[in-house]
Amino acid sequence: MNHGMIEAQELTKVFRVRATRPGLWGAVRGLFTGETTEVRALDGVSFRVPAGERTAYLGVNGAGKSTTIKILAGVLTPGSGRCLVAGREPRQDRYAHARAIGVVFGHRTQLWWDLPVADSFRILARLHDLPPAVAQANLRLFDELLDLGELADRPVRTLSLGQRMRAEVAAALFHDPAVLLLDEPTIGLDLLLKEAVHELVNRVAAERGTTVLLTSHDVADISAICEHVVVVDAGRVVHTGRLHDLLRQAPTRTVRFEYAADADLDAEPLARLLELELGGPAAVTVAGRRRVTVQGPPELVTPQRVLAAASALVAVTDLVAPEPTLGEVLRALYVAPELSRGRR
Ligand SMILES: Nc1ncnc2c1ncn2[C@@H]1O[C@H](COP(=O)(O)OP(=O)(O)OP(=O)(O)O)[C@@H](O)[C@H]1O
Repeated sequence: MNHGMIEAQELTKVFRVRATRPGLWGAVRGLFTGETTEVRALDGVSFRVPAGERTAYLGVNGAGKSTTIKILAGVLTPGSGRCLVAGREPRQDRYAHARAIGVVFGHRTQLWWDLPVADSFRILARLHDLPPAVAQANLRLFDELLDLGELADRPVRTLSLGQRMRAEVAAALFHDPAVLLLDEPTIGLDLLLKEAVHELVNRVAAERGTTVLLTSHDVADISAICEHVVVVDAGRVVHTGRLHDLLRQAPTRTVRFEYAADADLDAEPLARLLELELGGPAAVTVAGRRRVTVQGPPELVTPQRVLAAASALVAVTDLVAPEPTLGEVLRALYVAPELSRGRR
């Protein structure tokens, strides 16, 4: 069998949490009764990331993303199912696994809290047995892209979130891992630093063929780094495919146009007439004085159909059909994940 660099097969994970009844009083009572209930975080997650591929692992809050990443990182054991990362079960040979992967958990530090940043890197170099030339080349790269040098003497606990994240990303890449697991790696970073992280990850991945699995709520991270997506919902994979194809499958399209000032129709009647003319579930809104937005299913809302329908009512002066954004597509997918079921 041709294994992927990351391979998840029917992973499940159930957490036991304190049972609560509705409302604050119910939650407080739950503290004393000791009753517990189950949360099924993963309900049979299967997917594969081939070597060298950069995949976004997406889903709404609570979908099961971090739980999966923790299992792949060897921090958590699955209830059932199996996973292989770089050909190994994460918890079998923990030392070899630690050499093979780099991990960033945006919400948790992997560094030594009380030590200066430079000391963390010295320890990591020893732990991973890094040849000095490789360590120095990597530190130069991190300094160039993330200005890491200016943080070298600062204890990790004194860093701002953004400063710490720069050090975290660098630490994850320091030992040239074959697999990079990124869980919210740009949390707290400003726009410029986000772009620097994107550049670093892309450069390292392109030069070294690193396999990347990224979880992020930031669409800029996803579109800057990943070519593939896996979407989870309620602990199950509901979509896998190329990011490019996902954008083409947008369930709604938008066409915008403007019309000449001398129109006989007011905005509201125009909007309703246009909806009638287009038929089906197209929604028309008029912003400002003469800027019209038409949204609806891609087969209904094409530039040609909107132009024909609008020209029968007003003199169209400008018309654009913007490509759907990743944010729009993901919003639709998260709201109705069953839309994409069966496309696996
Ligand atoms: N240690 C835990 N104990 C109890 N429940 C947990 C634990 N970790 C996760 N869960 C629950 O498992 C489900 C999946 O959580 P997970 O953190 O994997 O989601 P996520 O997709 O990463 O969400 P987010 O986008 O908010 O980070 C949630 O319902 C969460 O509350």
